[in-house]
Amino acid sequence: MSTPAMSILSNITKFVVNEGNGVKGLADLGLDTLPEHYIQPREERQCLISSNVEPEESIPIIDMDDPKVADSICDAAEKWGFFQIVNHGVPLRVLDNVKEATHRFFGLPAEDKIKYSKENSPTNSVRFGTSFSPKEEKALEWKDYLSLFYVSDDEAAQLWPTVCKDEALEFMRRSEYVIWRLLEALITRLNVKEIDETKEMLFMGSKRINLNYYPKCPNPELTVGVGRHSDVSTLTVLLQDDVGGLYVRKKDEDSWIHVAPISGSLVINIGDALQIMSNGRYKSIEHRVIANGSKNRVSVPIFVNPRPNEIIGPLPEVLESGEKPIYKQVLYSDYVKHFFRKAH
Ligand SMILES: COc1cc(/C=C/C(=O)SCCNC(=O)CCNC(=O)[C@H](O)C(C)(C)COP(=O)(O)OP(=O)(O)OC[C@H]2O[C@@H](n3cnc4c(N)ncnc43)[C@H](O)[C@@H]2OP(=O)(O)O)ccc1O
Ligand SMILES: O=C(O)CCC(=O)C(=O)O
Ligand SMILES: [Fe+2]
Repeated sequence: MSTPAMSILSNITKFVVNEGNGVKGLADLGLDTLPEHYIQPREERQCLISSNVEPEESIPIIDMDDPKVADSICDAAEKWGFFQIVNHGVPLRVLDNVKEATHRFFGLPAEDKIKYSKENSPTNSVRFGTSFSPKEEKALEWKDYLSLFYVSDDEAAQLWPTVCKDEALEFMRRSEYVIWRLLEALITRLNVKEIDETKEMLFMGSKRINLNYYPKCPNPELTVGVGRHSDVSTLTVLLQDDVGGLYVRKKDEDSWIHVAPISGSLVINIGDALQIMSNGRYKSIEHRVIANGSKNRVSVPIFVNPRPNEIIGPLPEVLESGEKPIYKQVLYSDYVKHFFRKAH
């Protein structure tokens, strides 16, 4: 006799991707084993092997009220590429609201979420999806997401999903000041004097906010939430909840460090665009998220990016002293398209 769950398992792509149920839909079926489509190659699950994890280590925690904050930010960007900030000025209420809004969006029925899939969305700026690049991946990732590209408040008011737009916009708005402070500190060490209009477009001319949902998983040890990748942003401001599971690669080593959640903090990481513009001084570090066997997890990254039509390359200010460029110039939107068109 065939059950509804058996017929779903016989066509996972239809149920998860095409019908908009996502991995949340699969998790809600109460499966007790992971569908084979999600089984990752052993080497991609390595960070679950304790010999590769450094339990004693943590990425730097930086107090934004500390008088030496600028040096701490630049040192962390050079040595770790990742750090957490506290006393950053984004109110706790704003952080809690956007996490709640994320749960609200993913709690919607599939027929409401599918309206925002690549095929149905009324705009390129709003996209609901699952895994990273399901068409390209040999094994899928245990994550659903809503990706919101910021064009203007008016566009967001009209087109972003009602259940989460105000909270996502408020998080973006209230993070602007800390993003400026971080970038000002980072560029000063690169010999750049100020963020004028041209530099503003180059460093932060576009922003995207993603709402990520990682449902409880029947066999977390066999899959990943997000596979190993580095972000293509200038920098990323990440809000995570208290579940944990984000791991960061230790620079130049094959070991991984857990980013333990700290209530009220934000995780900051340098992205590829800033690694390139700093001629390799600041590091865009690989990271990944494991799946969790007992809890649903949400996270909300704000990707601060160059404007898509910017040409990015090592900054002239960095090369002034005679340093040789180690990266070519590239059109930023080409770089991003390349990133999205292949699996992690
Ligand atoms: C989902 O799991 C993720 C996501 C991430 C994300 C990290 C980041 O977003 S970092 C910041 C990205 N930078 C920008 O958004 C910069 C500004 N945007 C652009 O330059 C453009 O919007 C564009 C992203 C390059 C898209 O340009 P467009 O001309 O519209 O090109 P398309 O042909 O439509 O798209 C190319 C290709 O990418 C896929 N794609 C586009 N947007 C997204 C998205 N938000 N999420 C997922 N995939 C996207 C699109 O479907 C196309 O693929 P095809 O297979 O259809 O060719 C980090 C980690 C994760 O796990
Ligand atoms: O969920 C997380 O903690 C990290 C997500 C991530 O790396 C991304 O969306 O780029
Ligand atoms: Fe990331």
